[in-house]
Amino acid sequence: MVQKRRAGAIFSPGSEGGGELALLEAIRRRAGQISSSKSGSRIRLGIGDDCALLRPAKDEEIAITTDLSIESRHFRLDWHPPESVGHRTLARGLSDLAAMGARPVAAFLSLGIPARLATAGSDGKRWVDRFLDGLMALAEEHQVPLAGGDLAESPVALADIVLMGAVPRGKALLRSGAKPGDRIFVTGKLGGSAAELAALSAEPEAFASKTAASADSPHLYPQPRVAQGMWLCKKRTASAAMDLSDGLSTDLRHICDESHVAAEIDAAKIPLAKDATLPMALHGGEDYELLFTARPSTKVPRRIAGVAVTEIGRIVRIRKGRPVVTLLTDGSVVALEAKGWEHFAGR
Ligand SMILES: Nc1ncnc2c1ncn2[C@@H]1O[C@H](COP(=O)(O)OP(=O)(O)O)[C@@H](O)[C@H]1O
Ligand SMILES: Cc1ncc(C[n+]2csc(CCOP(=O)(O)OP(=O)(O)O)c2C)c(N)n1
Ligand SMILES: [Mg+2]
Repeated sequence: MVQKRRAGAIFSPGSEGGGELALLEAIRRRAGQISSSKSGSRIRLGIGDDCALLRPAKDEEIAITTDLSIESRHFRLDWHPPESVGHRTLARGLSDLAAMGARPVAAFLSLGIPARLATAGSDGKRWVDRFLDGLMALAEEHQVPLAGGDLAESPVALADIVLMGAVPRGKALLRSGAKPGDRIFVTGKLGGSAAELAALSAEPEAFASKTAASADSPHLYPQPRVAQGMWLCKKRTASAAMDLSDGLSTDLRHICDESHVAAEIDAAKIPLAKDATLPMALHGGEDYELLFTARPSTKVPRRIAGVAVTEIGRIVRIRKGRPVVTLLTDGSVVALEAKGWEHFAGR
């Protein structure tokens, strides 16, 4: 192994012991609290060696996902409380596992931050500790151990999360399973993240005290639908599924493309979150709810693990000259363009 740079060469070691090694030790201590308490852990070796070692069960497949969160793109230091940035970092990965019906097994966090975020501020707290508070609180809730990661000083803050999950062999929920005639459902409500982000950008000070997860904060503290995804998988209810990160208009298009089908959505049936408009629900993104389809004969409950499920439309055959996704609104039929979030699209 290449010799590590001297402690402090990466993070300046302030009075809080902010050097890389001290920070890593702090993370390791906190991570240990979850991994040791997790029963039936698949982790043989977590933080401390060159790799983590995991031992999958014979009858399971491993689901792996990675998501990058970058300052100014996914969060702003002057808008988002650090606890929210930590929570959102992990929530994005957990939401991808939920979309496949996978049970979370382990998380890996690669963190790049400017040195000042690893140094105590005027309130005596370091940004990085508050970030970890938010991330670890959600990790605790889902009993997912932090099994490794990487640390570096960076000109901007960024966090990449890798999530590993387990799903019964051959049973993962895919984007490609939808067929004409299937009904389309969403969990929870849509547009809440975009609505809260709009309020946050208008008055960030009003959100500075939101330092702990709460169900009425869909942007700062989205709740990944892990239990719901696992339920859909276990009961074989969903024919296709994905999570809503970019917005319904863009994400439903992904299901259509992967399944080679088209879709019709009833605007009036879309469950709007508090303060959300229809465009926010269609295109806002970051709701981290599940979008899934089910065969016409499949019974779909109104609630799954405490979260409402709403039927919003149906899968149809692709027809020449017809848009892939159509929106039925006030008796008229319009093409629903994929106007959700797209990187490199000039935002
Ligand atoms: N830089 C990359 N290299 C390889 N695969 C990628 C890269 N970026 C995205 N992908 C893959 O493309 C697919 C779609 O990615 P993305 O839209 O980011 O998914 P999601 O919205 O679920 O996070 C995924 O299978 C993802 O793993
Ligand atoms: C400062 C800031 N501006 C805008 C947004 C809105 N936003 C950023 S990325 C994104 C879409 C989801 O992110 P992406 O990187 O596409 O995640 P993925 O689909 O790959 O999971 C949205 C709605 C935000 N969260 N923060
Ligand atoms: Mg995206």
